[in-house]
Amino acid sequence: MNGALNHQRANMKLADTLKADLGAEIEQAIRSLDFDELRQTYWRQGEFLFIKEFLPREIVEQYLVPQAQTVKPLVNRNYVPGHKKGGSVSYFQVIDRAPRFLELYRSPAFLEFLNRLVGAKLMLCPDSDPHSCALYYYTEAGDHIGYHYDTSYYKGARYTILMGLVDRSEHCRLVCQLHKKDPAKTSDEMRLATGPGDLVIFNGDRLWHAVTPLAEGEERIVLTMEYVTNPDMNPVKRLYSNLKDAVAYFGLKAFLPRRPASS
Ligand SMILES: O=C(O)CCC(=O)C(=O)O
Ligand SMILES: [Fe+2]
Repeated sequence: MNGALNHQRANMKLADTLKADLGAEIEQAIRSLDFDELRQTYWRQGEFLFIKEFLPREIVEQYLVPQAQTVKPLVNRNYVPGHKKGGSVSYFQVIDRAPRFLELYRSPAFLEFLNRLVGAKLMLCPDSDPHSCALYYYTEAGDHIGYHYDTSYYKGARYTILMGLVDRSEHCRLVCQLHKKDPAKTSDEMRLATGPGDLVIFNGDRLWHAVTPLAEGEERIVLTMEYVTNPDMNPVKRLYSNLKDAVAYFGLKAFLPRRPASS
C-alpha cells in the first residue's frame, strides 16, 4: 500500500516537473543520442530512421498519453474500402484540446535536430494543414492502412515524424519497405512495433509503408508530425490534398470554419 502511494507521489512529481518543461526533456533526449551514427543510418536506409525510446516511456505515458485519451471522443472514424480503416484527431483539435503535443512539434531543439539529420531546413506546416500535428487511433479490429507514400503536395519535400503513444497490440505493426524507388538496391522490409516514445523519421516521398490490421481487443495510438521544406502549395493540389484528408482522415468538418474552443 505504502509502495503504491510512494509510486503515485513519484509520478505526480514527474508530471509537475514536466508541466514546467518538456523542452528540457527533449533537449536531454537529443543530447543522449549518437548523432553521427543515426545520420549515417538515416541515409543508408534511404531517408528513414527508427529511434527506440527517443523520449522515455514514463514521460510519454504520464505527460502525453493522457491528452491523447482526452481527445478520444473527438476521433473521426474513417473507412476507405481496400485501403484504410481507423480513427484520427486533427491538428485543429490538438491545438484546442491536446496542446502538449505542440511542445514537441514546435520545439526549436527538435526542429534543429531534424534539420541536421535530414540535411534540409524544415518548416512547420501551414496552420491550415490538419495533418501538421495529429493523432491516429487504431481501436477496432481490422484498423490498418495499406501500402503508400506520404506524398508531398507542397512545393517542397514533406517529412513525416511518428511517435508511438500506446501499443497494446501484437498484430498492428508499421511495415516499411526501404529503397523501393532505388533500382540499384534490394528492397529491405522492416516491421516495427511503435511503443511509447519510439520515433520514426522519414521523407514521405521515399518510404513505401503500411500498417497491418489490429486484432480484437487491441489498441494502438500514434502521434504524427509533418514538416516541409517549402510550405507553398498550388491551389489545385491543396483542394485534392484537403479532399483526401477529409475522406481518409479527419472528415469534412475539419475543413469548415472553426470557432475557438469553449473551454
Ligand atoms: O500509424 C502509423 O504508424 C502510420 C500511418 C500512416 O502511415 C499514415 O496514415 O499515412
Ligand atoms: Fe503514411
